[in-house]
Amino acid sequence: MKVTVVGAGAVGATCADNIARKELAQELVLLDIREGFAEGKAIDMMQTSALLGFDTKVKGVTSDYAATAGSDVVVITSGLPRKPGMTREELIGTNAGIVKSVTENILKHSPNTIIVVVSNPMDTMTYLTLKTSGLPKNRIIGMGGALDSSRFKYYLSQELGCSPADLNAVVIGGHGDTTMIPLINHATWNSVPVTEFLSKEKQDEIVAATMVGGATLTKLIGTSAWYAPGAGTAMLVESILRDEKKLVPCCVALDGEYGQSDIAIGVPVVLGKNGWEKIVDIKLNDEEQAAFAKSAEAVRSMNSVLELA
Ligand SMILES: NC(=O)C1=CN([C@@H]2O[C@H](COP(=O)(O)OP(=O)(O)OC[C@H]3O[C@@H](n4cnc5c(N)ncnc54)[C@H](O)[C@@H]3O)[C@@H](O)[C@H]2O)C=CC1
Ligand SMILES: O=C([O-])CC(=O)C(=O)O
Repeated sequence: MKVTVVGAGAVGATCADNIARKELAQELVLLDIREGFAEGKAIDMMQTSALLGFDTKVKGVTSDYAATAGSDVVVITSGLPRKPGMTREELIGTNAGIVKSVTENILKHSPNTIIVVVSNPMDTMTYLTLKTSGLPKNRIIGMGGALDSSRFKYYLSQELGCSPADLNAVVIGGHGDTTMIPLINHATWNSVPVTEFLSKEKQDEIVAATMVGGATLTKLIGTSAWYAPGAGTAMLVESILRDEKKLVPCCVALDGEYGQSDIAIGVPVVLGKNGWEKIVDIKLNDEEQAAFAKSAEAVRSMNSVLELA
């Protein structure tokens, strides 16, 4: 298997590091526009292989798309991250141009690849990739829900004093500070609803903390996070390459599901060798359904800014 990660910055390099350590691919190409940057990161990673004992061959290149030829999966992380005080949506002006040109270049050499979009604003960048690539919709997947759900489990585990691995909890909707929807009423601690252990006030606090999880880290670090985003992206790549059929919330094209069409937004999907293979319907109550419709409206208004001609 061959994977390309575009953008050798914080998220791209962390994702590549996770992919290499887990030996998800034989070949891993790291591509960046900054001269020598991806080459340096790739050599640094390869110099951990004797220490960690993995066989994946990591190669760094500067804008050399020929080296990415025949990739089974391409991860797009190229673009600006936000600074404290910014929203993800404010990145659209710069990142739309980057994501569009990267997609076009990738497809010249890997016309049938599966693309995982990470660059923000991720829902709109996924929609852009869908519209510009011409690939079947199942081959375009935005990463957001996996990360947001992991953050949701982190905040729940802190309050419950339990292992995050014992929790089942998902975040659907847009990957934005005000658009994501942590489904607290569906979250369980080894099949027991978490709402049985938490006051309504605590539940609301956890939901609010999850929604601004990315902004909180951006304020602390000075730029946005990378460990969990990199690990979340590698988890998606793993489920695809190993055909694991994991059920993960991802940003995908909806065609009537959840009452929405002509949009890419976060819903639970089964991930396997064909990309996202199935959308799973969660029975939402009226309040959750209304929140999803509102989230879709916000994502759609962001999408309308794109020049898709
Ligand atoms: N979807 C999600 O859950 C998450 C999304 N992100 C987003 O991922 C993106 C990357 O974040 P970081 O890695 O922290 O930023 P970074 O600044 O560390 O890395 C971005 C890299 O992209 C490269 N780049 C820029 N234009 C390029 C082009 N045309 N071709 C190839 N490479 C190019 C830059 O040289 C840089 O090395 C940001 O847009 C950020 O908002 C970050 C975390 C989570
Ligand atoms: O917060 C950001 O801008 C980066 C991101 O999407 C996240 O960490 O969730």
